[in-house]
Amino acid sequence: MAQSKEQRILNFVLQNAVRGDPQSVVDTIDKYCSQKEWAMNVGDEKGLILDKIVEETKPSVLLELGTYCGYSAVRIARLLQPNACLLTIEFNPDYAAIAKQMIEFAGLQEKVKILEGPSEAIIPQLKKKHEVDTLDFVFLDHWKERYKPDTILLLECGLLRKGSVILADNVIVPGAPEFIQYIRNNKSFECTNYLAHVEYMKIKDAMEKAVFLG
Ligand SMILES: CCCNc1ncnc2c1ncn2[C@@H]1O[C@H](/C=C/CNC(=O)c2cc(-c3ccc(F)cc3)cc(O)c2O)[C@@H](O)[C@H]1O
Ligand SMILES: [Mg+2]
Repeated sequence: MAQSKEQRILNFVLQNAVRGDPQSVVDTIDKYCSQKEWAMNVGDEKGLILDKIVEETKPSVLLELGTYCGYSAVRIARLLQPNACLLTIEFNPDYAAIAKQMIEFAGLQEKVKILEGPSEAIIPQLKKKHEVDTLDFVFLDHWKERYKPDTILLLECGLLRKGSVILADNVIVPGAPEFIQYIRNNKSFECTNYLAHVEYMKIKDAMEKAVFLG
């Protein structure tokens, strides 16, 4: 059976990165996807913005929607305090399997838990089944038309508290217009836009940070 692009990315990491070194995993994926095959990782430029916001938030309980190959899960988890935990939701089993290997190779399996399934089914289970109280940080990077409904679902499930940070990728390309319209007109959120470019390309993109005011 022909290999998938995602399998090729994982194999390149297994053969070229340093086991247990998350930075080498991040750099190796960026090298492969900028030189050989483009893939929808948040990438190095937007990744630095993600790093800065994670570091200034100092989160203990984090949620990511859209694991894909695990690039941003490794990128985020490499910055976390010892007892902090990133829950990442992925509904494509092939991608989840690749991300699991990527995260284990980086040595971050103690800090990252991959939850397999659709976000709208898993988010309502976070409190009871996954012992979450509230989320300190949420990274939205799954299907762009799901950013708004899943943000509303997080609110309905009581998963946000005063100061919770939501960071959304791709608010220019591919774009998430309904989410932007909703979040910027909702007085319970304070929004900041971070201009950048689509990963590994010269096309303009941006990330949006929305802090929940309670
Ligand atoms: C049931 C659907 C909603 N719930 C969901 N629950 C769990 N996982 C979900 C998911 N939706 C999608 N996913 C997963 O998230 C990932 C999807 C991400 C979608 N991202 C993009 O389309 C994207 C696309 C681009 C892009 C940019 C420029 C361009 F020319 C072409 C593409 C850049 C990005 O940074 C992107 O993030 C996959 O792994 C998918 O399986
Ligand atoms: Mg993205």
